[in-house]
Amino acid sequence: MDFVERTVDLARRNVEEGGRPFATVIVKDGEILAESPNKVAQTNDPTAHAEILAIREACVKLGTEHLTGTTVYVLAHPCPMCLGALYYCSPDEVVFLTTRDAYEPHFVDDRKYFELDTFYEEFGKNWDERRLPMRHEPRADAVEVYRLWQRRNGGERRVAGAPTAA
Ligand SMILES: Nc1nc2[nH]cnc2c(=O)[nH]1
Repeated sequence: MDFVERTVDLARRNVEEGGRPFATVIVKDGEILAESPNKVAQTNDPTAHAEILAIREACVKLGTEHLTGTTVYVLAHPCPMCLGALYYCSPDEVVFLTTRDAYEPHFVDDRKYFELDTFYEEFGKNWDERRLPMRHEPRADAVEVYRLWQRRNGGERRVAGAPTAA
C-alpha cells in the first residue's frame, strides 16, 4: 500500500464530507496501525486534529503511550499541539506532505490568541509575556502531589515504560 496516497485520499475524502483538509496515517511493520482525518469541524473539539486522533487510536491498540517503531504520515507539517504530541509518543519518523507555507494562503483563523506564525515564538516566551493571559498561583500542597507520586513509585522519578534508545 502507498501510505502517502492513503494520507492524501483520507484528507480529500474528509473535505468532500465537510471536514478540514488534514489526515494522519500511522504505520507499523508495513501495515496501517491507525489513521484519522481532522474532525474539528464535525465535533467542535478543537483538539480533534488528525494527528491527535490517530495517535490516540494507535496507543490504545498497542497498549502503550510510546509509538516507537512506527512511521507517521501527515498531510500538513504538524501544528504546535500535534508536534508536541508527536514528541510525547516519539515515533521513529514523521513524513509530512505539505509545509505550513503551502497551507497558510488557504486559511484565515480569527481566534483570540492564535496566530500560526507567532505560535512557536509565543511558546519560547516567559509565561507572563505571552498573549494568552496566565497567572502563577504558587502552592506548597500542589508540589506535595509530586512527592506523593514519587513515594508511590518507590522514589523513582522516571516515567516508567519508555523503550530504551536503540
Ligand atoms: N497537521 C495538521 N495541521 C492542522 N492544522 C489544523 N488542523 C490540523 C490537523 O489536523 N493537522
